[in-house]
Order: sequence, then structure tokens, then C-alpha cells
Amino acid sequence: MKKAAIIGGTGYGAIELIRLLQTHPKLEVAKVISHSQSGEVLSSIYPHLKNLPEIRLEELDISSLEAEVDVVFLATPAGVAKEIVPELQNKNLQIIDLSGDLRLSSREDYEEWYGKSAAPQETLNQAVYGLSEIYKEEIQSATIISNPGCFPTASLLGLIPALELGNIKPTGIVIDGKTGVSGAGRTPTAATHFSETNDNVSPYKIGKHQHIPEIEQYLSKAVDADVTTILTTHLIPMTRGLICTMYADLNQETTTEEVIKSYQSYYENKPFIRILPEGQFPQTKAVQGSNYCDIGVWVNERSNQLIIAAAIDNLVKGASGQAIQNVNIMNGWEENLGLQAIPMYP
Ligand SMILES: NC(=O)C1=CN([C@@H]2O[C@H](COP(=O)(O)OP(=O)(O)OC[C@H]3O[C@@H](n4cnc5c(N)ncnc54)[C@H](OP(=O)(O)O)[C@@H]3O)[C@@H](O)[C@H]2O)C=CC1
Ligand SMILES: CC(=O)N[C@@H](CCC(=O)OP(=O)(O)O)C(=O)O
Repeated sequence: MKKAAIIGGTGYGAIELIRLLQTHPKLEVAKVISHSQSGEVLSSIYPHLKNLPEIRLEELDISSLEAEVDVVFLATPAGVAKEIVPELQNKNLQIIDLSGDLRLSSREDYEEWYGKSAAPQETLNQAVYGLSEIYKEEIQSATIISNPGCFPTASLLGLIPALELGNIKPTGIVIDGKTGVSGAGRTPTAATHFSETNDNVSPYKIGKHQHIPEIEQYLSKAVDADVTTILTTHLIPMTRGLICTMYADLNQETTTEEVIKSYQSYYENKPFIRILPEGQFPQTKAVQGSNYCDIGVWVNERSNQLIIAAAIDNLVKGASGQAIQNVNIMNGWEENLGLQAIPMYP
């Protein structure tokens, strides 16, 4: 059994890792590290964890991690991993960062979009982008994984097949994203508190969302040319779930049936991608609590455009589930270990 440490122990990403790893046969949680509440028992903060063996939150001791664990998950806000990972990166550890700190290859882009100083270039160079279905080969030999953001996960999984297969033009792609409130983490803000989010749908971070450069970086990689795109994110009154509905111009006339077949073949043997049959579209409830990404497509023959919708659970495929999937790939294990639960419904 390999051992994992989780940094950022009292956050949503961390408790989702703990939930999922309960059923993992080859990886167990050995240490949960908290900068704000070390010494506390985690179930005193999260009562749903009460019947697990006691998890006492610990302080971070970077020097002892290598001797105690094999895998380190950083489920911390932007700005934390860029300080910690450089101290861990040449030790015998597999490191998975759930934040945006290591996702952008350009330090200037990070500083512009995140408003913080970037990680050292050497750390960025060693980090592999963990979009599991697309970069499996690179992930297999990685020691540092930069886990994708939630909107990038859904939009890249939805768009990359059509771009790589030449179905759509790389210009003028529009991504309309909607997310549940848990995407903003546990600390409440004026924008996320109940009376602001309940009975409301609101666009946010228009033109400024930190996932825009991440999406553009990997769309550009898919076509080997610079791609710009529009992402508009909306906060909606639900706890979990995220859906991106995307619009792109087709390169040539085609049918929904043909595009579905091409997606099915692109994602053959990818256990977490479910391509929906013609006439069906993804919905967040159908993936809730699971690592699935459901994708539906439709050719709008009147405008010669492709509509693609992709739904995930932001905390599972959008964060902790994909992080575990990446550890499975790095270790040569079955990709679905710890991730076999079917979605919760209704
Ligand atoms: N929520 C989501 O749907 C998704 C989240 N992510 C990313 O994953 C990461 C974790 O997200 P999430 O768990 O939702 O966020 P939370 O805000 O719920 O948790 C983050 C945790 O990090 C710790 N932390 C906060 N500030 C600091 C600091 N200055 N130094 C060290 N630790 C700190 C805290 O835990 P403690 O005090 O116990 O150390 C905090 O609870 C973030 O980078 C987020 O952007 C990515 C995709 C989706
Ligand atoms: C509702 C909400 O605020 N969601 C967050 C999700 C970001 C996230 O979790 O990803 P990073 O790791 O890139 O910060 C947002 O849209 O910024």
C-alpha cells in the first residue's frame, strides 16, 4: 500500500480526496496537513467523517515527508504550491498540485492572470499537465502533476477531439460555463453566500477568468497554432457540478451522427468519458459524485456550427478524482482505482 499526504487538509478538495481514497486498494491517506487547524481532529470540523479512523491534522514538515509518504497532494489555493513544490521536487515523491500554480508554461501569463509571482521555471518545466485522457503518456513518466482546473477539464475534453480531427475551426470558439458554488472552495465570500447565490444565476470574471489562458494554451497545443477563445463562467445555485456548452464553426458539412462516431472512436477505452447518443445532452446530476465526464454534441446545420456540451462534478473529475486518476496512471495501476462509484442520483 502506498501512502499519501494531503496539504490543505480542511478544504473541499482535501475532504474529497479522503472520501475517494477510502475505496482505493493501493493508496491510503497517511497524513492530512493543515496550516490553520493542526492538532484538530478532522471529524470535529467535518461531521460526515465521524466513523473513519481518527484523522488528526498535522503541521507541514517538509523535511520528513519523503520518509513518510509516497504521494503528496496539494489541495491549496493559488500561491501556495509554487512555494512548496520547489522544496519537494527532487525528492522521491509523486506530487500532484490541484491549484493553478503550475498549469501555465509562461511565468508572465501566470503573473498577469493570477496577480502573483510565478513558480520557478525549473518547477514549471518538470510539471506535466494532468488532463488524464489526453496526456496519458506524459503522465505515466511524470513526477509532478499540475492538475487541470475545473472549467478547462470540461472544455478541453469537449473541444480537443473536434479540433484535432479537424471538424471545427480554431477561431471564434465560445465556451459558456456554469458551476456550482463548491467550486469557490470552503471560505465564504459576499459573492458565494446563500442570499447572493440562491435563486440567482450570475456571470463572473468575464474576460478575466484565470482559466482562459489555461484553456487557450492546450487548445493551441492541439492544433499547433495560437488559439484565442471566449469563456464566460456563471455561478448557479447548486452545490456541485459544472457544465460547459461550447459553440464552434465547422470546417465542412457533417452530421451529428458522424461527429458522435468520431468522438466515440477518439475516446475508445477511456473509462470516464461517456459520449451520449444523438439527441441526448449531458446534465450535471448524471455525473454528480463521480469521475465521469459526459459529452454530447449536435451539428447545427442551419449555421454550420457544432455545439458541444461537457458535464463533470467539479470536485471529482474537476479536481480530486482526476488527481487520483493521475496517480493511478503514474503508478501503472488500473485508471479507475478509487473511482468506481457511480453517480448519485437524484
Ligand atoms: N473546489 C473545486 O471545485 C476546485 C478546486 N480547485 C483548486 O484546488 C485547490 C483547493 O480547492 P478547494 O479545496 O476547493 O479550496 P478550499 O478553499 O476549500 O481549501 C483550500 C485549503 O487550503 C488551505 N490553505 C488556505 N490558505 C492557505 C495558505 N495561505 N497556505 C497554506 N494552506 C492554505 C486551507 O486548509 P488548511 O487551513 O487546513 O491548511 C484551505 O482549507 C485550489 O487551488 C482550487 O483552486 C481546482 C479545481 C476545482
Ligand atoms: C465558483 C468558483 O468561483 N469557481 C472557481 C473555480 C476555480 C478553481 O477551482 O480552479 P483554480 O484551481 O484554477 O483556481 C472559479 O471560477 O474561479
